[in-house]
Amino acid sequence: MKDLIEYPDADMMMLDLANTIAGSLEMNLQTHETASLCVPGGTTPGPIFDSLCAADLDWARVTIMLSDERWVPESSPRSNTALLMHRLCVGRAAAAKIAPLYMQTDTPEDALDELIEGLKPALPISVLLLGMGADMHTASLFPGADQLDAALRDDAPALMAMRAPGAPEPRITLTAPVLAGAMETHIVIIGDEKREALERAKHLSPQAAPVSVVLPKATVHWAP
Ligand SMILES: O=C(O)[C@H](O)[C@@H](O)[C@H](O)[C@H](O)COP(=O)(O)O
Repeated sequence: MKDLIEYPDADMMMLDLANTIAGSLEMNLQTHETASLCVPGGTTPGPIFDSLCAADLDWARVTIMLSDERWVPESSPRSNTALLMHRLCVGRAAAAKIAPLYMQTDTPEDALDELIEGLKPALPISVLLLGMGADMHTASLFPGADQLDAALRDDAPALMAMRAPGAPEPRITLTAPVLAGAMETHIVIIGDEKREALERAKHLSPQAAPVSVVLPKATVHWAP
């Protein structure tokens, strides 16, 4: 990995990371007309979003997208889109464009083509924030997932549907080439279990530890 930053506590990490991301977006907007920000769902990033949404940026030039989504409607407590809309795309950040990762179709496969078209103008990702599971998955690239091998290929489409034993519903996920192609990558993890998983991931194949595809370029942010 590029760097590992250890924080004394999670609150401090979330604030600091929100500032880092806002600073990177600002830098990008100084030299480019537009910038893109990709963020994870799950239980970790909410407090980062709470600070980041207030950043003084020209948000109208920023496109925000998720790294992955569970195939559930926005009314579900498991919807990452709902988390994004309620915690990040509010306040100043409400002016940002959104490249959606969900449509109301029965399966993610039915929506793939249209969602990929919507993402393309925002690629490559300017600033990528990812979470990680203790099983070393990131985005919805889970060890043992049905389409993992295809999603790890250099020529994978930007988005793929994914079903995995560790995931209760079908998922849609950015694939390895899109994640690895981001201009700047941050991974946020809390606790000893994930820290140990991260250390293991360094020595494992992407099939066993999918997070390893982004590790070489990633700054990892860790708090106990
Ligand atoms: O939709 C998701 O679940 C995520 O995008 C996923 O990749 C997440 O980042 C990790 O599973 C960590 O999740 P926690 O932050 O909840 O531990």
